[in-house]
Amino acid sequence: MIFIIAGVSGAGKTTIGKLLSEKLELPFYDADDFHPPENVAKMASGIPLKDEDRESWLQTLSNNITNWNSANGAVLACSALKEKYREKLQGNPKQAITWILLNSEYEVILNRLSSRKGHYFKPSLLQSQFEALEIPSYGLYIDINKSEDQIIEEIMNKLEHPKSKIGLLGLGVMGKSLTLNLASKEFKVSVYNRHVDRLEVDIAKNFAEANKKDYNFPWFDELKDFVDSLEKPRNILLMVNAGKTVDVVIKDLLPLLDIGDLIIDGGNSHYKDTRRREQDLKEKGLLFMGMGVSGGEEGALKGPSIMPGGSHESYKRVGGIFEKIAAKDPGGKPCCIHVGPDGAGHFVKMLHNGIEYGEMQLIAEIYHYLRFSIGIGPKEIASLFKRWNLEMKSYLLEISADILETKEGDEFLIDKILDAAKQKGTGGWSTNAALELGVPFDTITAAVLARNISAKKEERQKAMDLYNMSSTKEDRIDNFNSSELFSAYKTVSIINHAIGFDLLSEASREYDWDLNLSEIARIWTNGCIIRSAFMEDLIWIFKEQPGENILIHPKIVTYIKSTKNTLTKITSEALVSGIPVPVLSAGANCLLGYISGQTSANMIQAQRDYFGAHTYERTDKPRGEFFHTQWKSAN
Ligand SMILES: NC(=O)C1=CN([C@@H]2O[C@H](COP(=O)(O)OP(=O)(O)OC[C@H]3O[C@@H](n4cnc5c(N)ncnc54)[C@H](OP(=O)(O)O)[C@@H]3O)[C@@H](O)[C@H]2O)C=CC1
Ligand SMILES: O=C(CO)[C@H](O)[C@H](O)COP(=O)(O)O
Repeated sequence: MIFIIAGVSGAGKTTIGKLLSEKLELPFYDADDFHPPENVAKMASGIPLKDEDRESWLQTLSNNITNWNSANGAVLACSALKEKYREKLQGNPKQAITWILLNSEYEVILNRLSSRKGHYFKPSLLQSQFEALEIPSYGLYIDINKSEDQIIEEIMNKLEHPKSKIGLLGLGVMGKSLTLNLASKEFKVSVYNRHVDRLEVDIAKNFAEANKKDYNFPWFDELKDFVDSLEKPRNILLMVNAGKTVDVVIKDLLPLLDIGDLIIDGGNSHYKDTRRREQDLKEKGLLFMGMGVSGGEEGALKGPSIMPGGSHESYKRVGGIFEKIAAKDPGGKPCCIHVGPDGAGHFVKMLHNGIEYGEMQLIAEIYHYLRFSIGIGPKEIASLFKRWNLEMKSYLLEISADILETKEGDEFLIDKILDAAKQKGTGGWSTNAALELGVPFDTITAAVLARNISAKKEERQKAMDLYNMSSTKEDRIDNFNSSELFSAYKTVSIINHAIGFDLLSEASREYDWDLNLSEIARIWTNGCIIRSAFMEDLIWIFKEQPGENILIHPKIVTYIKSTKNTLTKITSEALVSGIPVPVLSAGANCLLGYISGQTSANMIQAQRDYFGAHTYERTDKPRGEFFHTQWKSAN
């Protein structure tokens, strides 16, 4: 076994490495002794080394590591600041290496360096080393702000009694899947679930038991033992219900945590709660990260799309873990980025769900129209959706086709499902955010309101009778043109994405989050519920037109110019045949509103000025000049 003591210069690698080698009775080597003379000269004159300079040095070390490993092992002191250097040292085939990162605050190490004598490293290089340092998500992390004896004691203790890299609190649908995903990537995870007499008993124990063939999960239903089982500084991932539960859990954890510990909220929390929680915990010396996770049970297990917000410090600590368990985009990069500070992660997840609401309702409306206005059966609609999906590659369209093919006995299951949709909040919160930020949000709002009206099942039933509405099918199949319906669907789907990303853009400006829309589209190309071929297009659309509404991209303009009349035609046909299509019509209205140089808002302004002297701008005067008319005396 090779023990590599890593860290920036001044962290004490050589001293600690030598002491550890005595303790473990292994030879000690210092990577600095393997530098070619040119590198030593550069460092002595304060010139930072470039990656090309490190190539041969890392190769020499990697060869030696293989040799030392086939002997008894060794302790090596080596900065190994970046993941790519560590990968090189790891060799091929991978050598058994225990990584021990010595680290602390910049000021602590600067003080140590300033008091050093006779060493060729210049303290001025420390800043660049801190910038280069990519904290590994594996191995041991040792804060060196203590005595040498204490450091060695801590290392030995961690080696003899390995603690978990991360603790997962909340073994529900998502928590279980994420734990298995983390374990499959070789992260040691402690698991905790609350104990509630007679109701919630042995959840963690049973989970560990059920998976003991593959993994050894330290399991707990005592919070203190769970917290004690984690490596310090601790990383605790909450996968509990959003809202009050998160505050309750944080309150219970607080007395058990130490300064520098990190709580990650992976649930669908409201971004304003996340901002508040991060601020509160910061005042207590703790880190907090609001992190969106999408992909449902299967995605969480096999690779979700992950949207962490919060500070750079938090992301530096655990970003590597989440990048490892995330889905991969078509180019092989992880569907996980640090999306932005404070509530940005949960805001982006909220918008993901807003777009999800719009897409779901759109597909549901099209199904309903096809079934009850055109008169096509579930199986045939499923085939049509599958054909459309050769182009769309939409996960939601794919599962809708599966749903329509599912039977219970001789009957289609869809016909046995009550048409009263539930919602947990993210769609409505997105609408509230759009209202607060003053941006159009037609399709997503329409989708939320469609769920609201659906929930009034009994009232709707009564009203249907009062209005003599028929629920019988028409058979208009002979005049049905599926490619027209496809154009309407695709056009509204584009509009639905346009308003979602437009709100992200506005929030980024409002909160100073510097969201990268192209990267957000990229991490939504896989793992998440709204993955589709269009998401892949959005990566380059936002690269070509950063911050612009996608509806003004030339390719989108060309496409929608050719489909907008079809959209209005299909929408009106559906309405005339008595089928509610709130998202289709919201899409049509949103589009017409957006592309109209002249709207009805002049009348609104006149009305406001008439009854409330709210003033108006004039078409024959520059913008920003406001006028009032004494309407009654003007007549
Ligand atoms: N399901 C999904 O597809 C997705 C869900 N999410 C979000 O992830 C989070 C978790 O969702 P999911 O796994 O589906 O939910 P579940 O209902 O399956 O699990 C909730 C977990 O929270 C625990 N919990 C509830 N109340 C408390 C409490 N007072 N104290 C401590 N623990 C508590 C539950 O414990 P117990 O078993 O004892 O009740 C359970 O472990 C939510 O915020 C959800 O919105 C995000 C993406 C997708
Ligand atoms: O976050 C999710 C997917 O990414 C949730 O599964 C989904 O949004 C559920 O929300 P609701 O219950 O409001 O439909």
